Amino acid sequence: MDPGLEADERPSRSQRFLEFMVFHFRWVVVVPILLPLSFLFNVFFEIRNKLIYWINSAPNAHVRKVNYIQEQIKNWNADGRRTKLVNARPGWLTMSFRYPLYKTDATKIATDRLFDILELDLEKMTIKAEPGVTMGQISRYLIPLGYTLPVLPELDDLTVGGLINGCGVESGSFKHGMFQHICTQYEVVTSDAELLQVFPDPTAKTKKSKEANSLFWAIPWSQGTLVFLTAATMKIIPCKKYVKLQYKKTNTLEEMCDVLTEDSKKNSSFDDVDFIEALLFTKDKGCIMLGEFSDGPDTHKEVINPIGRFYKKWFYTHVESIIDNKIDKENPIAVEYIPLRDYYHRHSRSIFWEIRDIIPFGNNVIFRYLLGWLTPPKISFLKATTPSCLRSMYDRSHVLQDMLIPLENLEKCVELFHEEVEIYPLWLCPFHLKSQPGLMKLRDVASKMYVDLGAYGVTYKKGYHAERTTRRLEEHVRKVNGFQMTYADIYMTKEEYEDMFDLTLYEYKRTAHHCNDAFPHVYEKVRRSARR
Ligand SMILES: Cc1cc2nc3c(=O)[nH]c(=O)nc-3n(C[C@H](O)[C@H](O)[C@H](O)COP(=O)(O)OP(=O)(O)OC[C@H]3O[C@@H](n4cnc5c(N)ncnc54)[C@H](O)[C@@H]3O)c2cc1C
Ligand SMILES: NC(=O)C1=CN([C@@H]2O[C@H](COP(=O)(O)OP(=O)(O)OC[C@H]3O[C@@H](n4cnc5c(N)ncnc54)[C@H](OP(=O)(O)O)[C@@H]3O)[C@@H](O)[C@H]2O)C=CC1
Ligand SMILES: CC(C)=CCC[C@@H](C)[C@H]1CC[C@H]2C3=C(CC[C@]12C)[C@@]1(C)CC[C@H](O)C[C@@H]1CC3
Repeated sequence: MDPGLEADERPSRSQRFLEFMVFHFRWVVVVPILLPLSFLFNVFFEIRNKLIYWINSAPNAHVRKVNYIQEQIKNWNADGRRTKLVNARPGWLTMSFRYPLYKTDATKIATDRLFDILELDLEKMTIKAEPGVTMGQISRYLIPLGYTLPVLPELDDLTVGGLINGCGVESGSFKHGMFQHICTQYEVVTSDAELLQVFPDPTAKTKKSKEANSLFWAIPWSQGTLVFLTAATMKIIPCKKYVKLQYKKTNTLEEMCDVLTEDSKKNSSFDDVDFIEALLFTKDKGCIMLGEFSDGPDTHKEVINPIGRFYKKWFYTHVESIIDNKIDKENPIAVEYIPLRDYYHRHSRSIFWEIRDIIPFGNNVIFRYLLGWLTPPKISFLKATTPSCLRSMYDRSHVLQDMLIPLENLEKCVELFHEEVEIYPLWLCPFHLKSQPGLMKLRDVASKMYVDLGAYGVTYKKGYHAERTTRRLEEHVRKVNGFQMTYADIYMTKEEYEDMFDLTLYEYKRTAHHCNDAFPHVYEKVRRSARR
């Protein structure tokens, strides 16, 4: 075990025993305590949201809440700008394994009170929401009305603010880009307590409107180090009740890369494809899923599969059983109709595949029928209750990385992940990347098809070392002009980070909006040592 570690890094025998017990028997706490708590929390929050919607208090409360944020920042200015500003959202609530250390001595600004949907504009086809609004809230609100976000990341608890100031991707991204690309306007408060509406306006003439224009491009990926986001306006599109999902098996890595590349070209509105993702179950065995909005089956022979129901199998295991049992030479493609909301949140119930380590018997049919309705445990509750011995085990052998690389480099990158971590399933999510100003600016082309390669889980690979291995992966990603998702552990030096991300506009905006003494630098927020 732990062959990649130096002798002084290796845990003692008793520590190892403790870790083993906690890792394998964590369900003793999760099932009787965290599951009911998560369920009650979700019910409470759903009722609260319905009340707010009925009495329509959100838009009025929004003005009050933003005034309070401006007040806080004015006081901080009057006090001589002595500390750095961060969002008040506590570390245990955020969708990453780490707790931010940079918040300890910082002034916390109350953006965490902003969690309501503000306005649906069916003429402009936009929705305006506060940054704390989650993907679960948006899908529950929009889908019954016949609309959806073009990019709606899968995990229920991801927030609008986190997906903009961090980044977001999902299976609609091959057509619509990342979460930032569906945004049309940001409402922000600067470190001078000024409230600004920023949007891309090609006709901008005055210095002020030009400034606001370029701030729009600088915000994505900036991790809340330029301004505080207080609302965002996003595009919406009409949707249908179901997704018609086609499953295609691939038998070699080369076939996966070729077919995925071919399928990802179907991103024009003339093609009947709205979603693409793929899973690799081994280096060679994979499944590509193509989804299309649909009103439902045309014939009685076709299957409706409400995969979100509590008694259903975890989605990734369902996919594997389809390619193992339903696909052969005569039937190369399997088709199912999945209710739209079930499709969007298909990886929520199994937290991608992380739940298999937490409730090992959670996919058993008896458990699903008896207690499945209480699942999944809330990710933030799991995070807050991770015991320290388990944390150190996760620090040593749990991989949580999303590497965004040009699709043409996928084969090489999968081979590298196989050599270095060998975790399966691997998540493959193609996304269309336009070159726009900002941190993710492309250096060589106007647009390109990228793919998010996600590895989540415990690795048993010989020689794995969290820092050294991640640095090797990062180096490869930089070499192919890729990007590393910033919720993950980043071991790059500042120079390497600046090589991966284009900081020209970011630094310009930091100076223009007096951020240097107000917010930490983005690198100071994302580097591994800034997080516990
Ligand atoms: C040294 C420096 C000084 C600067 N000085 C100022 C300044 O004085 N005032 C100021 O306001 N800003 C300033 N900026 C910021 C500058 O305005 C932004 O970088 C600008 O938004 C990007 O324009 P670009 O010509 O570099 O476009 P590129 O970065 O080359 O744009 C790439 C692609 O993005 C797309 N794109 C770019 N802009 C838009 C848009 N508005 N709408 C839609 N698509 C778009 C286009 O498709 C384009 O092909 C400065 C930046 C730097 C680095
Ligand atoms: N499918 C996907 O794309 C998935 C994406 N993720 C990742 O998870 C993260 C989102 O998780 P979530 O818990 O929602 O967000 P977080 O609370 O983790 O926030 C992410 C970053 O955004 C900043 N931020 C959040 N709200 C605001 C705001 N109102 N104004 C300014 N800055 C803000 C935070 O600043 P501060 O540090 O001050 O709190 C933080 O640096 C993203 O980084 C995303 O990449 C995770 C899983 C899936
Ligand atoms: C689809 C993309 C781009 C990313 C998916 C990332 C998620 C799989 C992870 C984001 C936060 C992670 C956490 C855990 C599992 C994996 C994530 C959901 C834990 C639940 C694992 C168990 C620990 O005790 C707590 C973790 C909290 C964060």
